Formats: sequence, C-alpha cells, structure tokens
Amino acid sequence: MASLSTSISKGLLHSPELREYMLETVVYPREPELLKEIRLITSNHPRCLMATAPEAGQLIALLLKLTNAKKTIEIGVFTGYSLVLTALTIPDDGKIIAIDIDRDAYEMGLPIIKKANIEHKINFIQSSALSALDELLNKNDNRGSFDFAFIDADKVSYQKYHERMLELVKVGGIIVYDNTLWFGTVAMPEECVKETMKPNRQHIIEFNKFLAADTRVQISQVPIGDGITICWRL
Ligand SMILES: C[S@@+](CC[C@H](N)C(=O)[O-])C[C@H]1O[C@@H](n2cnc3c(N)ncnc32)[C@H](O)[C@@H]1O
Repeated sequence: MASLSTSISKGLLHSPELREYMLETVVYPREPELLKEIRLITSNHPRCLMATAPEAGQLIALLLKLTNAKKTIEIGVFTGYSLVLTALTIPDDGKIIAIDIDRDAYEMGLPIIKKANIEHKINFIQSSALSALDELLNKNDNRGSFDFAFIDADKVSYQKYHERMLELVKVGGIIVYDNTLWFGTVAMPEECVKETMKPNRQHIIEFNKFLAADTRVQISQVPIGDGITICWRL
C-alpha cells in the first residue's frame, strides 16, 4: 500500500483546490491585514506549518464574538497568529494570558502586536504551560474567571491542560483544542503513518476518546484547519 503520509498537508480538505477555494472566497477577504502580515513573517520560520490555520482562526474569532469573550488564555503562541487574532477580536479592555516556552518565536510577531496597538491586552508568560497554569490556579480569583481558552501546544499534555482549564474557565465558557485530527492521521492505519507523526497521533487519539466521554463539557469536532474541538464548559 502506498504511504498515505505522502499526502499530508496543512488542512484536512485533501483536495487542495477545495481548501484554496475556501481560503480565497471566505477567509482571506475577511482576514485583517495585520494577520496577513503575521502569516508573511511566519512563512520565514522553519516550522511555519505550526501556525494556526486561517480558516480555523476565522471560526475562533466568531466564537470569541458570539460569547463576548473578554478574559482569555492561550497555550501555544508561536509567532502569534492566534494571539493577534484573539487580541484584535476581544474588546479594548479585554485580556489574554499567552503562555509559551519559546520567546524567540513570539518576538518574531511582536512588531505586529505593537503596530496593532494590542500589546496592553497581552500578558505573555514564557514558561512551561503546566507550571504557569498551576501558578494561575494558586490564585483563587483566577478560578472560573476565563471566558475562553485556546490550547495549541504539546499534544502529550492536552489531558492535563484540560483538567486545569476546567478549573480556570467559567461555566458557559469555551475551550478550543487545535490539531485534534492530526493531519488526518488519526484515521489512518498506523503502518501508513510517518514515524515522526506517530507519538502525537497516539496522544490525540487518546485525547479525542477521553473528551468524547467527558460529561463536564459539550463538544463538537470541526474538520477545518487541522481539526479543532470546541468544548462548552457545562
Ligand atoms: C502549534 S504551535 C502554536 C501555534 C500558534 N497557536 C499560532 O497560531 O501560531 C505550538 C507552540 O507550543 C509551544 N509549546 C510546546 N510545548 C509547550 C509547553 N510544554 N509549554 C508551553 N509551550 C509549549 C511551542 O513552543 C510552540 O510555539
């Protein structure tokens, strides 16, 4: 059998024409100029594929608006596509706690953050996410206080992040997980998956099963970008 991994690309619409159609017709015409600039800057990064897909970003912005999100948290910032998107979408007195171990990537996007005049909304914490989250949980007024969370970091920790998010996000708030279809590999026979993709594929398969059984959230998995799962905190 030919290796399915050869067809892996960003986005799950494995007709490149269909994805291009969606991007060109619906996503790019509505994408703010500053986000286009972040994409351009990010294209120079050797791991540019890590950035959140613009079509997933568009849905995240819609969710932020629908829920009137003001206090948000993001795990996995990279060069800042989802961060800038969030900061542009929430109100001027909104706040984002943005956690990443990598400050260099964040600083690539920092000129755009300054240009967009959204720096006052952002509290960037350079840290391993688990310890930063545990520190947040030590302060009682953080519990149940976040309207929205976006999780897009190491897949091995998604379950641990989830438990902490359930403490931090208020009832009625939203938690979004990125990459929950992991380039489509979750549905491929294991022997067809590239070795480098196997560990995260396994973590995501386990996480999806776990979330599907978690009665503390209502969920929907949306097959855009690399697959996002939207959780509504019950
Ligand atoms: C997929 S990228 C995030 C993409 C970003 N949301 C965007 O729109 O460009 C994943 C990020 O998670 C960060 N990361 C990975 N493991 C982490 C950890 N344990 N704690 C904090 N950040 C982590 C990486 O440094 C990387 O920047």
